[in-house]
Amino acid sequence: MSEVMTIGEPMVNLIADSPETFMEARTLPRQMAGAEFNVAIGVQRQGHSVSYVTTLGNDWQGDLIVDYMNGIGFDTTGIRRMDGAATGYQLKVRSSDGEPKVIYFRAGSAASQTTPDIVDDLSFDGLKVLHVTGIFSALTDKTYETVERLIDTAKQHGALVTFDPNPRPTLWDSEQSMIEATNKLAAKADVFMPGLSEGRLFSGLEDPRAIADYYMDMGVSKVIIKLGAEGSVLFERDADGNRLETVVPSFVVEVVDTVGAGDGFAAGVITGLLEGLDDERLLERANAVGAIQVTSVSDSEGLPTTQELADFIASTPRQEVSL
Ligand SMILES: Nc1ncnc2c1ncn2[C@@H]1O[C@H](COP(=O)(O)OP(=O)(O)OP(=O)(O)O)[C@@H](O)[C@H]1O
Ligand SMILES: O=C(O)C(=O)C[C@H](O)[C@H](O)CO
Repeated sequence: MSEVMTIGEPMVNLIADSPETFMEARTLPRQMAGAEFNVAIGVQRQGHSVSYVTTLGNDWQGDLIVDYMNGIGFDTTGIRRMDGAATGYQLKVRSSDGEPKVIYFRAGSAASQTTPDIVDDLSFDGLKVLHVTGIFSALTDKTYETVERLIDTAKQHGALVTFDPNPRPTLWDSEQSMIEATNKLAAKADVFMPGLSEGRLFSGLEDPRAIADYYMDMGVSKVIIKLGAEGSVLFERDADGNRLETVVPSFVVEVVDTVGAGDGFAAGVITGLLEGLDDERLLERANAVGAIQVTSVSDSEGLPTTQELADFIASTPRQEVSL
């Protein structure tokens, strides 16, 4: 079976062909989106097998997504199809500041109607890493329960759990419920990887070291904090309980579109864990995939193969980073 499993809401992504406004755009080339989908692509490009779990509508978007995933070799046996609900999609328009505008069409989508019993049909044999995010968990109470059941089951089968909070405040009832629910999932994860501002929001603490302690006290083994263009830092504890930290700079690149940097980063962390990289190399790889991701307008098409990643790491200058 696959080394990595994830659950999410994959969407068709229509990207306006002209910068700045949907009004100017004459055509909207079709791609795929979805944070967990981007991570899955990044993992697969590094030569690791992926199982993708979700619910899709019986519509052309669902067919397109399943065909695409089958075509690139994902295990799609964990995908359910349903009548009466559509597969979500999104519109995206570029912006000169690198922060594109995205409009979602996903309310009541098939993915949002996933129920926890989807977990009972899955095979966990040989699974090494389960990757989950705060996006799929935010869709409904049922998707939240599904993520909880998936985490518990994957852990019972000896898999590591990586968790990217990916806050989407509009998908939650309130900021407080987002914070509480996200922290409850974080406590179940082995690896928690917020951006610094996300870590501050979820813990209520300012200092990266205090944020790391907050989550390690809950039982998280590795807290990896993303520092944007500067790079990232990994915290863990030694056998005596002392906090260890590894800070690694990212790479100097030209930013085209910042969306999906965190997803590329997560793919780097997951594949680094699978390959037993030490903390320094793990963050170097994660930073590299995140940096490559911001140079592409697509949410996933720019993600590197093993060779592209090695060439990038060998030839790209580093940023300055400090904590
Ligand atoms: N402009 C950049 N230059 C170099 N590396 C970058 C840049 N932006 C991001 N990265 C790399 O990607 C990682 C993740 O980016 P970021 O901190 O923006 O994540 P995020 O907040 O989860 O993003 P998002 O949720 O938008 O995907 C960073 O820690 C860094 O290693
Ligand atoms: O918000 C979502 O559900 C997405 O997954 C859409 C984007 O592809 C994602 O935000 C990239 O991180």
